[in-house]
Amino acid sequence: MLKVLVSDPISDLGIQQLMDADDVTVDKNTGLSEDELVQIIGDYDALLVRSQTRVTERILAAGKKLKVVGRAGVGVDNIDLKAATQRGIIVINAPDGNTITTCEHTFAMMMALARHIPQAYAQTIVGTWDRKSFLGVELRNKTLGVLGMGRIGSEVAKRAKAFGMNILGYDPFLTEERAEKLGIKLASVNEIIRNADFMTVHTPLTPETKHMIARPQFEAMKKGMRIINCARGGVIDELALVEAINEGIVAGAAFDVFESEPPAQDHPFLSHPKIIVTPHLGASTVEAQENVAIDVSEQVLHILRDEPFKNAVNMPPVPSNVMTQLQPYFSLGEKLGSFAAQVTNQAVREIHVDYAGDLSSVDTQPLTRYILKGVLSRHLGSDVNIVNSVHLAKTRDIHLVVSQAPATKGFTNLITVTLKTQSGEEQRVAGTLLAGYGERIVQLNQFPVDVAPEAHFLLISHNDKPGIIGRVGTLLGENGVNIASMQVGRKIVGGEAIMILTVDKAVPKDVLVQLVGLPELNTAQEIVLN
Ligand SMILES: NC(=O)c1ccc[n+]([C@@H]2O[C@H](COP(=O)([O-])OP(=O)(O)OC[C@H]3O[C@@H](n4cnc5c(N)ncnc54)[C@H](O)[C@@H]3O)[C@@H](O)[C@H]2O)c1
Ligand SMILES: O=C(O)[C@H](O)COP(=O)(O)O
Repeated sequence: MLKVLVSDPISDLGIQQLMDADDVTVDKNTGLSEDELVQIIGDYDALLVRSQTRVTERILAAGKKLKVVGRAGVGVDNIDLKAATQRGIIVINAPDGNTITTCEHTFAMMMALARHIPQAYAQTIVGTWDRKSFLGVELRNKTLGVLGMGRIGSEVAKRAKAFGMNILGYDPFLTEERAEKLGIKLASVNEIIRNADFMTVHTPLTPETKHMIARPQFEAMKKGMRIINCARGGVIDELALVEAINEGIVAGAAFDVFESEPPAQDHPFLSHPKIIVTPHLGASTVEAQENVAIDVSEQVLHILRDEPFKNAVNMPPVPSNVMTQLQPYFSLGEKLGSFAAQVTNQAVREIHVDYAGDLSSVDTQPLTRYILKGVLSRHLGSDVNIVNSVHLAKTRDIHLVVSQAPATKGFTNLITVTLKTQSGEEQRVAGTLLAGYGERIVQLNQFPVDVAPEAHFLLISHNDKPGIIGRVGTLLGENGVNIASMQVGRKIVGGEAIMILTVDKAVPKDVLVQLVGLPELNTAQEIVLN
């Protein structure tokens, strides 16, 4: 039975599909400390979190069975991604489910800021009827600067237009064309700082965005700006912001997120009359919480069941049409990698993967990960998976060379895996997917062959002499090893030749020794493809 731990409050309706699955049990245990999680995580195959649980290296190291960490939301800054990747743990998020909700919270904050709603409310409920102190401003005809024009930033820009605002947007990936489509003006950070009346940030927190608005930006800022942060604490330097408000540069700020959450009780934002705050509520609506929980549960279930999945954060994104195209090749790729690794006798230094035919015009990165997994699993065992295979190859100084070419030597698709060792040994295996016939290995070094990659192979090198096939068959038969298929390959009559046999079960070691003792037979090796 697969076990899932939910360690933050996640919508019950959203995780219903996990709870309904026959092969899964779900434990909800929220508010645990790091030590407590380290104690129990070893039992679980999947961990589901929001932003409260800090998924540290210690927790990931203790998660010996952990296959996936699912984040029911966008930001994964509470998860040690590097440690997860090294351990081959997939991290997925739910990037789309809370976009509108967070965009709407941004507007709630912007309007509350423009009209002093929280401050006015606080006065009114204690009996102070103060209509003078809370003179607000309209949004209409004001300039809104949006830093980060991704999902949420773009939705904010769309709605700001309905309020009659002029929008300046900055994002390293924002093109003139897209800006035009959104009806906004592409601007630099400096232009936004100098011209906006309201500024809202919608970037992740990265080394580049940390304190992207700090003292120097406040010094250059248009006087009277109002600032909203519903993205991540730390994008705006909190202390520099308080200074800028006190100096009259900034008219007010609305923050949903803090550099450290929850903020200390004496955090200057909490007592400042011009700063309004919410406790990281951006994604907290019934709809968003259901959406993200449904999305993440669905993908976690796929991962646990070894099915194709999306939204991995520690693997490059692959469009679904590309994934559909590549998926049939994953098993073949892994088998070719494993086959090549098993026939290579020394440490691999270079892995060359050549894609041809149908595979020459697709982004084959995910497939390459399967091939690497096949190669590396020979020595690293089950610790290798498609998440960490590229990383593991790099850490072992294995050089990966991938090429794509339309020519196919007669096959509609062809994958050739060549392993090179430091001493110059080179092993090559090529395979194809034949329509209606499935996977085939079609070349082994210089020998053309045609075998289906089954679980147990016997690879024999011999001299092309009469009688050898019979002797091998007899010896295997006498030892109870049933031959399912046999292929013989040779370059020239009477020369060096190979025999590939698929057999129904593992070949005992002593039978391999007896085989090598046969006349004209040079080597005999078992290849196991799981
Ligand atoms: N307050 C909340 O509860 C809440 C809810 C959802 C999302 N978020 C946060 O909001 C942020 C945005 O979420 P999203 O779903 O729109 O993400 P997104 O990935 O769609 O958009 C982020 C954008 O930031 C841009 N960016 C990166 N570096 C930048 C830089 N230096 N300058 C300008 N732009 C830069 C990226 O190119 C991207 O387009 C994330 O940090 C997310 O964690 C907060
Ligand atoms: O990144 C996110 O999705 C938001 O910050 C929401 O975080 P939460 O799931 O803890 O509300």
